[in-house]
Amino acid sequence: MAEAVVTMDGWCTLHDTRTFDWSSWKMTSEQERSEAVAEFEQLMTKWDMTEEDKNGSQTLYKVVGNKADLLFIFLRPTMDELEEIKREINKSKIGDYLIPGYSYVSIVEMTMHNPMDGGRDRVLDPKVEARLKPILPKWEHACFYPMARRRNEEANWFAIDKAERTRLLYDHGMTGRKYAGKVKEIITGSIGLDEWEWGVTLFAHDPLEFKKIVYEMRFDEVTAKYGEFGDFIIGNHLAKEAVASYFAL
Ligand code: VOV
Repeated sequence: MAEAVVTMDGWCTLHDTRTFDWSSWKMTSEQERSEAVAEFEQLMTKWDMTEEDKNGSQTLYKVVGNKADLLFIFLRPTMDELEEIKREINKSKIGDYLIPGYSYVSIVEMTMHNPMDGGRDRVLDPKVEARLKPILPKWEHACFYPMARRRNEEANWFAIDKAERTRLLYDHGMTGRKYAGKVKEIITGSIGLDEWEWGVTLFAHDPLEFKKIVYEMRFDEVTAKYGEFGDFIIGNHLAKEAVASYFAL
C-alpha cells in the first residue's frame, strides 16, 4: 500500500461567486442604492481590518465570463467564520441583489514532505506559517479552478509510492518556479470538503500568464498522467475604492 500523504493545513477558504441582479437594482431608488453600496463598503472595511490583524484575508474579482459577476475569496481560521461572512453578505442590503452561484470550500494545504527539498519534512517556521495563512495578493487578475488526481487502473496517484510522488511534484515545482513574480499560486485541499480534491487559485498581472502556466504544466508528467480539471473562472480585481463605480448606473 502507498504511504498516505501527510499535510500541513492552514486557513479555511471560501470561493463564493455571485450573479448581480441588475434588473432589480435598476428598479431601486438612488438613495437605497447608495445606502446599500455604503453599507457594503463598510463591510469591506471591516474585512480589511481582519486582514490587517492577520486573522484572515480576502479579495474580490469581477468575473469576465457569464459564469458569475463577482468572485469573493475569503480565508479565515475557521469554517464558522466563513459561514458567518456568507450570512453577513446575504443579510446586507446589497445581498438582496447578490444571487448566490457556484461556491468552493477548501483549506490551504502544503505537503509535509517538501518535494523541492528531497522530500524532507517541513518545519513550521514563519515562512511555512505565512504560506499556510497567506495574505492574498491584490493583483489585477485571478483564476480559480478545482482539480483532482486520476484514480483508475492505469494511473492511480494514490497508489504510487512516496518517492515517485516526490519526483513528480519536484518537476511540477520546477515548472512553477519559472513563473516566479508572474503567477502566484495558492493550493487548497478539498478532499472531504467539496467535489474535487484541490482548489487552484492563481493571481497574475497579465492574464496571458494563466494560459501559459496551465498549458506548460499540461506537459508535466504529474499533470499529463494524473491531472483532471473542473471549470475555470477568471476575474479582474475590484478594489474597495472602485466598488461605487462598479454598482453605479
Ligand atoms: C506558480 C507556480 C507553482 C509552483 C511554484 C508550484 C509548486 C508546487 C509544489 C512545490 C507542490 C508540492 C507540494 C507542496 O509544496 O505542498 C505543489 C503542489 C500542487 N500544485 Fe503546484 N505549483 C504552481 C502552480 C500550480 C498550478 C498552475 C497548478 C494546477 C495545474 C496543473 O497542471 O497541475 C498546481 C497544482 C498543484 C496541486 C494540485 C498540488 C497538490 C498536489 C499534491 O498531490 O499534493 N500548481 N505545487
